[in-house]
Amino acid sequence: MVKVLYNGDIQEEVLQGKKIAVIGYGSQGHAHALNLKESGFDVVVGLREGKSWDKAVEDGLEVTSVAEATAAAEVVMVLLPDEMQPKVYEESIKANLQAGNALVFAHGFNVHFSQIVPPADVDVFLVAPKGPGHLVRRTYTEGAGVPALYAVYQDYTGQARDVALAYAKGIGSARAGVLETTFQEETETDLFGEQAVLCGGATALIKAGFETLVEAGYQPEVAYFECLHELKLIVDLLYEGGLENMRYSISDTAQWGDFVSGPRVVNEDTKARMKEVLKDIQTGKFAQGWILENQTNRPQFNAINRAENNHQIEVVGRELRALMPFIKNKPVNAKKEVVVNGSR
Ligand SMILES: NC(=O)C1=CN([C@@H]2O[C@H](COP(=O)(O)OP(=O)(O)OC[C@H]3O[C@@H](n4cnc5c(N)ncnc54)[C@H](OP(=O)(O)O)[C@@H]3O)[C@@H](O)[C@H]2O)C=CC1
Ligand SMILES: CC[C@](O)(C(C)=O)C(=O)O
Ligand SMILES: [Mg+2]
Ligand SMILES: [Mg+2]
Repeated sequence: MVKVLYNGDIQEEVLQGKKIAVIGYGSQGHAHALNLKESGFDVVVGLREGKSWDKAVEDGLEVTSVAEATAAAEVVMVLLPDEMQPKVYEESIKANLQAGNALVFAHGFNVHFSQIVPPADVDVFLVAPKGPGHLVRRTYTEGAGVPALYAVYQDYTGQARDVALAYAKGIGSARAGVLETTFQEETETDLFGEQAVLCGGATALIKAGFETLVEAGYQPEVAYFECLHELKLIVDLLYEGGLENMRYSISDTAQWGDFVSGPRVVNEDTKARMKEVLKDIQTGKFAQGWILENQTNRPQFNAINRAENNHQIEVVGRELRALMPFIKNKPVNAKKEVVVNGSR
């Protein structure tokens, strides 16, 4: 088995005394900045003026422009949206990197697909948490963590691997496990996972189940609880103990239905489609489409996003969640709506 590293395997001294610039204060940015600061590291956040800037100041962090934060730091973690990174890198980061600095990413997209070409005299590595940023933060405050992958693309100083591991420990990931990969493997598996299973696969499965029930005349509220709400409770059991643990908790009737009907829905045909998705990622076709979509102000992204937000499962879900005060119901989607000339 591959070596998975935990807190006791990692020395953090190599990162102590180095200034870490966290560029961006969104999902991953706020989690990395706050976790690193609370782990005892010296953090500055690099931003443009606006909502995130105000939030980071409110959270007690040192905040400055992207250019100034980069110039002040030895380790520069780029946590801007992938599609924004090349422009901000060219305008504000590149000229402010010094020899021996570390240029760091949480996803290999821009380096792997050559949208950012780092200079030869810096370390380049990634530390990619295998979970949403808000959970990177929440689990850290609970004394736990989200596992992470690390990969070294360029080791100018000879210390890149040690600094990457110390960084992963600083954000809490070594509480859960840190393992080595390459930029190619991280990029391709991450894109595949989010498209075919975690996000695209899961939402398509949920909507198809919901629509099947509603079109057959069942109440939308019943369909919502069955196909979306309960999925979280089932996934919690999978997370805690795998398929066996989930199947231990469900009825034998459900387990038999799982065995005989699951493969009728997700089968060899589905796997063939998954292989097509993976091929488009590996050949760069997906990346090319996403880059073009952003260069043209996201016409398809915005149209699909609007339609998705008005899907009946979302309408009924909003109503039902409002009646469950223990569920945090935040209007988060507005941030995805508009892109004009590459900024949103
Ligand atoms: N989301 C996740 O959980 C995961 C993300 N990743 C990777 O982490 C990286 C960051 O993703 P994510 O956290 O989702 O990003 P977000 O979309 O949450 O990042 C938004 C942040 O970037 C800032 N920003 C956007 N444009 C600019 C700009 N031109 N200049 C300065 N700041 C800007 C925003 O500030 P403002 O308020 O001013 O707009 C905001 O603080 C990506 O590489 C992603 O693939 C990896 C693992 C999981
Ligand atoms: C699953 C989506 C993700 O890859 C993540 C949270 O890990 C992302 O890019 O946001
Ligand atoms: Mg991911
Ligand atoms: Mg991803």
